[in-house]
Amino acid sequence: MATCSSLTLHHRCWSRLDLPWRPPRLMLNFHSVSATTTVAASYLAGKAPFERCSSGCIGIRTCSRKSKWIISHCSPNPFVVVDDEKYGNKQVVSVTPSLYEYILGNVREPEILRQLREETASLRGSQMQVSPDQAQLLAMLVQILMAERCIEVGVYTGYSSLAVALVLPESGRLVACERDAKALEVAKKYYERAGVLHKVDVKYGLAADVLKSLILNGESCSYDFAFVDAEKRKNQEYFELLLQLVKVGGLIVIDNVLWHGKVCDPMVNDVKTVSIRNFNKRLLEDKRVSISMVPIGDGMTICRKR
Ligand SMILES: C[S@@+](CC[C@H](N)C(=O)[O-])C[C@H]1O[C@@H](n2cnc3c(N)ncnc32)[C@H](O)[C@@H]1O
Repeated sequence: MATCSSLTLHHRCWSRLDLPWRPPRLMLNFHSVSATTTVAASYLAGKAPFERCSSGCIGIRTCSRKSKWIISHCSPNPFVVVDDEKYGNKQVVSVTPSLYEYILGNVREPEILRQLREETASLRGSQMQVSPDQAQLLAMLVQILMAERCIEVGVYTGYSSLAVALVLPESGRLVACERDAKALEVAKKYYERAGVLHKVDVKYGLAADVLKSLILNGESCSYDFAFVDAEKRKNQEYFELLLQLVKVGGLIVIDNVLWHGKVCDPMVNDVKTVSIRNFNKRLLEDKRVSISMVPIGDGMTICRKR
């Protein structure tokens, strides 16, 4: 039994635990950047079956046969072992800061995107832009599809939309929806610098209104790719409108589907988390699309229209 004075677990890992026991909410101290949860051990000492393995990892022993989650926090090869009965002892990589740094070191980020990311870093809301590995995946999906017509819902300063516009052919078009005029100015500056302004149709206003106007304009079933990254509570509405706008075989990608891990924590029930959780559940049951939930960035679900 651990007797040290404090234990630190990634909130993401914490949320994955299927324990009969949980610390009270008040004991959790969330740090926005690292999403790390520090739990006072004075509470833990008497209540949780914590152990340190020989390599110094924090493990959690549970009495229930069903709860076989193991958190390997400090190990250089951190992983989660999922329930062996259901998943065959599968070892799943849990992304630590050093592993994430390694992943980012393996991203080919175009120079213009790096400049935009760095300029955005000093602005309010900079944490909203997708990560370089996410942007690279979006660009690759667009290339695989050989997409010509794309839509982005939630542009901010343009990082993800620029990644898409850069790989569109000269004849390609990206409808970029954003309600923040100031953020759009930054985005337009970078579209111009990157020489892709002619491919981007900037729509300043509420995204749902823009999508409805595209439908009224007879553009249903004419888009290849859409990326949704705006108001989380409106995901279902955006999805329904985009499903009309994309072709069969086209993709709709939705960001933040893991919502910093809160979606799997039954103790978190704020409006945004519940709406993302419900949206994910509806998608799982939605036979109109094939889906793949990808744990990249804050989680993206790729939907292919059937
Ligand atoms: C998460 S950020 C988008 C980040 C962007 N995809 C990137 O990678 O840089 C969300 C953006 O959606 C915009 N937004 C939120 N609700 C909106 C709405 N109803 N219509 C249009 N834009 C909206 C916000 O102003 C914000 O800039």
